[in-house]
Amino acid sequence: MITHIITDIEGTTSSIAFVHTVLFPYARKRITHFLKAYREDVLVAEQINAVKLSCRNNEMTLDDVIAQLIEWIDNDVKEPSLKKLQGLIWQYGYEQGDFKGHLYRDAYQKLTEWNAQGQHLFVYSSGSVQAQKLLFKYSEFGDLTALFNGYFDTSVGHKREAGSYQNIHQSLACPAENVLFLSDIKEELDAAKMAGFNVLQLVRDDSVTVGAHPCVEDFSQIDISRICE
Ligand SMILES: CSCCC(=O)C(=O)COP(=O)(O)O
Ligand SMILES: [Mg+2]
Repeated sequence: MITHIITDIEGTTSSIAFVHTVLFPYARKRITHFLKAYREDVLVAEQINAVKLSCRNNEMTLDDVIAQLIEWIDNDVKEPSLKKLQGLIWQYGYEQGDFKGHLYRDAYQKLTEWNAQGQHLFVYSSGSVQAQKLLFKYSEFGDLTALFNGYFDTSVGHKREAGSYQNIHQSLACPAENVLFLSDIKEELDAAKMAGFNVLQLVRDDSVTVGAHPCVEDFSQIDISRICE
């Protein structure tokens, strides 16, 4: 019986286009000014140091760090320091009303239904926990943060590694067989399956590489009473 549901964001609850044509360019356009203006801020300074650490180069200037971050943005590298900085920049955008968090209606409706049924709902995304909370707080359907019991980002590990799902499992008080993980990426589902979770692939369009797991076109097709190990 499924009691805990963990969902990915990009390509699962929300469109890939929103992340790649709204969020990423918004942060890319502002990251240089943001780092120059806030380099002394504790949170920002921590991420600047994390970039240097990741590049194993303590001699990097601020311009070097910015160039590295822009390269990571352009290549969609899921580097935790970049993800934290993007979240800080997006906060401004959401608060100013420059954009709202995109969510498919079917995802909104099913997450609301599962919450009302007492399911424990979680998010696992490469975006920072702060960025995840912002997307759901400022969603097109209003503030949805109350739907979720918790959020996981790459501080538990990368999404294509089974160990990350084992780490998540340790913080959930339930057997792995009671957990369902939803994602559009087959490698993430492979990893979650190895950790003992049930998995379902969201195949919303032709761009998705279909794996060997059960799949649905959208959340309206998910019937958790029919999912069992
Ligand atoms: C938290 S919204 C921004 C998502 C993001 O930055 C990203 O890299 C997408 O990662 P996901 O694991 O949701 O595919
Ligand atoms: Mg995804």
